Amino acid sequence: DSGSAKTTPEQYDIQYLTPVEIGTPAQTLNLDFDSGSSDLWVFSTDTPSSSVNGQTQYDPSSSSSSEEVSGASWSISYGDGSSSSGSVYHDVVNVGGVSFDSQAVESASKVSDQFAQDSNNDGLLGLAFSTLNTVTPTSEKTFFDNIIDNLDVAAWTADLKYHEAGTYDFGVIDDSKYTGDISYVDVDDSQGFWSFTADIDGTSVEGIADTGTTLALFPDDVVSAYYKQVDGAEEDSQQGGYVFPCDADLPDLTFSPGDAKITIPGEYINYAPADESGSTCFGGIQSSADVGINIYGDIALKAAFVVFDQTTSSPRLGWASK
Ligand SMILES: O=C([C@@H]1CCCNC1)N1CCCCC1
Repeated sequence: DSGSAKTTPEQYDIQYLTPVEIGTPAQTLNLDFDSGSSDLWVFSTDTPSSSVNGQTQYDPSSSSSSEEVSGASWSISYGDGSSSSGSVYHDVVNVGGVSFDSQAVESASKVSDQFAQDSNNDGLLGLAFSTLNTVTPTSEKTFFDNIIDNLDVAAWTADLKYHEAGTYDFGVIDDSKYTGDISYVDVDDSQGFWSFTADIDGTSVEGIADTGTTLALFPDDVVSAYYKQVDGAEEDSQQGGYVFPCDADLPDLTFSPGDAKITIPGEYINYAPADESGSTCFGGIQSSADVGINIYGDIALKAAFVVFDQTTSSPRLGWASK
């Protein structure tokens, strides 16, 4: 098997949403593919109406292939303070043509306000390691772990783009999507994340590849050295991080996982206006000091073609320019 799904960015590339077919007949929900967590959860007919604000709801009672998992529940809290919880069904899930007939579909009976207000996001599809799955008393596998044995190549790839649609592929490495060679680096999956090390301007930065995090969060020494090059840049705790004049000329930032050299164009680092005036802008690279972990989020990932590889006994990440 192999398949490909188009993923579309919301404004400012804050998140990328990918259509996923669930159930029989298919119900299409737009999910946030998240390599930083391991639950597939959805807005559903179990979600209180007061928390539903435009989202598409999975209706297990309308799916002839849904089976409720007796006694199972889930509850997840994300590093940004958001959370959700609920019950569990098994149902058919199809992503870009790759299908698994009894995927755990976690139905939300509670969502935090950040999710309630995010009307285009119908849920998350976790792609970190299944050790992080929150279903109890019996944990469930991620979609990737469920389909991996059926894939032509035991890998999935992320080709996120700046202000335009990209693709998530499963079971195929599409050589038309990158230039040069793919450089593979080892992954430490001991904490359940796709954790790897890259060099950034002479500093070795261990962090996680997280498609579900908008920005790139790096050690303060790296970040302050970067913004020292930008006239008028300052760290403003009121605004939540480094800001600068929107007309600033931002330098590129290169990170090197193994032999790869991935250059994030300065344009990507001029993330978005910090206020309504539009004169002060918020940086796409921010300090990880308050998070406790470095995160190669979308600002970094969209500069590369990334292979989340389990073709060998130990997981790897492949990096290529494009
Ligand atoms: O909750 C998260 C992120 C939030 C955004 C979406 N991806 C998962 N974590 C990643 C960093 C370590 C703590 C857990």
